[in-house]
Amino acid sequence: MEDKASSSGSETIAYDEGDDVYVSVDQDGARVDSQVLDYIYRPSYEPYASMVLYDFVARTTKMKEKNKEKLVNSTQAFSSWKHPQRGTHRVCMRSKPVLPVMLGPSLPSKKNSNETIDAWAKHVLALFKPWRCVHDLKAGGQSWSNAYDVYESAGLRSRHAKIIQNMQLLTECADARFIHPKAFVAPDQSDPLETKNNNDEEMPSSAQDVDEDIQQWKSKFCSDAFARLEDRSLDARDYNTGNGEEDSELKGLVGRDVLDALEACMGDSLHDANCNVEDSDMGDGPQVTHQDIAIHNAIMQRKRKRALADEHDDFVEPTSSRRRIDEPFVDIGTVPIYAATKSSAYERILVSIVSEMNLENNKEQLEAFLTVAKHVGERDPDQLLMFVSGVGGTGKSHVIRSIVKLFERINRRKSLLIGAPTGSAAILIGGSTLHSLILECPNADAKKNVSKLARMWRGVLYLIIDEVSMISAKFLSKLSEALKQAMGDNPKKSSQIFGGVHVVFMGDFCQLKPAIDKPVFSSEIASRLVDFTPGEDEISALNGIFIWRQVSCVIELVKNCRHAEDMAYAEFLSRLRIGKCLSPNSDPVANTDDYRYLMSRLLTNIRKRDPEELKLFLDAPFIVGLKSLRDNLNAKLATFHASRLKKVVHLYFSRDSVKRRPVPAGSAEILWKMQSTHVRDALGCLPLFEGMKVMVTENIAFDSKVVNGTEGVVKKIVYDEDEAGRRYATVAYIHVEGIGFQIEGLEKDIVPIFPVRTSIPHHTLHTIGLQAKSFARWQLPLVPAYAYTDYKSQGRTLKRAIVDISSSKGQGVYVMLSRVTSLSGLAILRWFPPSKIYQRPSAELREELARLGLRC
Ligand SMILES: Nc1ncnc2c1ncn2[C@@H]1O[C@H](COP(=O)(O)OP(=O)(O)OP(=O)(O)O)[C@@H](O)[C@H]1O
Repeated sequence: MEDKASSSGSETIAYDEGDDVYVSVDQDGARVDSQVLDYIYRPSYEPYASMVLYDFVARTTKMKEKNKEKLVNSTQAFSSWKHPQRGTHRVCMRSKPVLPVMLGPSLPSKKNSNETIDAWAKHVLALFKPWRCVHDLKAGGQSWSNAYDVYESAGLRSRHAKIIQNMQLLTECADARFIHPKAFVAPDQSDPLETKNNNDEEMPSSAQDVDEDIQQWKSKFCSDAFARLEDRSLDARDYNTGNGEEDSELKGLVGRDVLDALEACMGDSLHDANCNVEDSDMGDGPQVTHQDIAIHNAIMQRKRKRALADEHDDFVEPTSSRRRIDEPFVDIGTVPIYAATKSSAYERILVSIVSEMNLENNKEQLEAFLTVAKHVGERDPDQLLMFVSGVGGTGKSHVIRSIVKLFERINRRKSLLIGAPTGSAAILIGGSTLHSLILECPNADAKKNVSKLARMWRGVLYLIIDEVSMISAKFLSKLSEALKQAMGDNPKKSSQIFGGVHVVFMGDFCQLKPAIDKPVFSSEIASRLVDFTPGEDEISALNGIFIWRQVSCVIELVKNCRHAEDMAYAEFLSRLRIGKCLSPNSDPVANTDDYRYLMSRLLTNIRKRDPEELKLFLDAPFIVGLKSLRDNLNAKLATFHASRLKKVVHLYFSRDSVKRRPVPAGSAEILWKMQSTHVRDALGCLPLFEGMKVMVTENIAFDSKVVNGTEGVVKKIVYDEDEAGRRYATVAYIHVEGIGFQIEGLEKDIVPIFPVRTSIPHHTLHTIGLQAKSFARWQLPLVPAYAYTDYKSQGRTLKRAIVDISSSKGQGVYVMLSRVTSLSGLAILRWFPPSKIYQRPSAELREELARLGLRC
């Protein structure tokens, strides 16, 4: 390789016209490019003149210039006519830098020998020192390593020094794995599993195999989402200049256009809102393809046929919201509203609650409230098993609050317990998790403290359970059995389901299902009984299904209070919920297209229409269906918000151990990068800064409302540091709005959060040199809270949200979209296939809704 630009041909560094040229063919003909030639003859004006090769490749591109006259005097023209495109092309800055990828052999190591140090210095200087000919890089007779030393102390920029350091690290890691492969996976000598796993047949046979196995393991279970944020010192400028490498994982997930729109939403690139945006109202990312349209049409055709067949079955507006499975419990319609109770004092209480909670204006809410109130007032001994159903926003939580008020006003608050399957759902209604209400612990073998359970339930007559759709049949059975146990000293009660406690279920089966087990209306288990003998779990699930069928009083709330300000959106949501979204095919007269209606809210389309509107979403949470996307968005957003607050993002590492011993260094670094899905949200490297929004991932203190799903803001972090400068948090002080307590010495509403231990099972740890089936992790139970999953969003009312329909599954689409109060509060992260909104609820769900007499 000869330096053509240098008059001296003795030193060879960079360029041979025969190498490194790219041929591209477009409508203007064929073009031969060489990035090195472009660099050597880069414009003589700033910012190009003093640019190093690495940045030139990352930040600039070449464009054809038709106006020849303009080009002659342009500050972006190539500096010499020796460049073949001096008269046709100009150099310009990319709107977003790219990550230069080095082709060919890897950089030599700086450490191995004098020879390699010289080779290393030559490569590094060529990449990170501005040059046009070899003499710019070193003086004649000077060694490359000396030239590098001089440049390092005089002119090397800290950003470049960091990149060089990372490149060196990469080379060393590759070398180390090659030289010491066995050491890397050396089994623990005292490990009883050693003999078995040290078997040569089971161990990879060569360094390369080991390396490949580890790489495969990493690509399967690890992510760089947070690890790459290490000690980011961020001001807005750093953020804006962009770091292509940081977003590569997110870009892979959502695409460049979406990232651009996101950044525009964060306010940093509104100036180029009109560039890079395709002129299409169908938005960014994968555009609607012919295949999508074909699928969509097929779906609509099937729907049309079904609609014709089902015409007579169509939903008829009920005259009363009440459905009866068995005998009516009470017929509110025939009883004057407050005549159900005799006591005038009690009546007055009811009247005041009805008025305070504005229940008169909502017939169904009133009916639900009075059904419970009448049961309480009459001390009715018959067990109340009632279901209040209602789509998101119809006021189920509102009814719960009204019932709680009733128990408070009659001084019977202790006889009512409120529970929900998740911590965040429980907090929203001022309750507890159902698991904690029955002392159910994660360790299945642990013995239940029955006397404590009995104490907890002594005097409890009513239980309200919210978000019933998330409860599994198996758990419902467990709950009933636990309450029977709790009532053990009362033979009559302990023989009844739920120990005779009156239960009011609230929820919407069209929202999220239990994460793992079958829902309470599952028909699948029963149908499989023909082929197999049920195990303990199936029997328990069948029992749960049977118990659910005992619910005899059903009330459906129909008036949507959350979306009252945008009735068109409310109507769209009711269609979406039952899989009856409209398309031009389904109603050619009205020509309504729900898909197009939603597409108008794509981030890229909002940006194109009105870039200013995007700014309204600056602090809106992201709701997504996948944890990998959640983590990548959180990394990006944490970085951005840190830059807004002029803070530094630091990583706080977990302390990991295997069989009570710290995990050895090589393996620890891999474990720290494990994806959140594989470590139960106990992050190996947790990014934090003061002022950061975080979400608690454990139920820490129910009384103080610090539970899984609670959001707060980091106020202070106390930590230890190891010799490598890694931080390990010992406590984080979090501000949780409105929890209303004060610990001595701390400000109001500040809670200290300490690291907790999470046991993480994993069957292939041996691949990364750990002879165990699980490891233990000590880490703060926190994750960034700029983006969260649909499961964490259920039950929330938000003014604005950015949702990702594309990553949602099943009913998740409906849950996400029904969080906001109007269409204008909604932004959609990226394109999604039409099938996401045209899907119908499953057959078993439709059957259950029909059985209960609910809208379907
Ligand atoms: N009768 C009412 N009068 C005034 N506001 C109401 C009434 N009912 C409900 N709301 C308001 O409407 C909004 C939605 O109600 P709520 O959160 O109770 O709905 P939900 O059915 O529990 O929703 P989700 O299923 O999503 O949890 C809340 O802001 C609530 O205060």
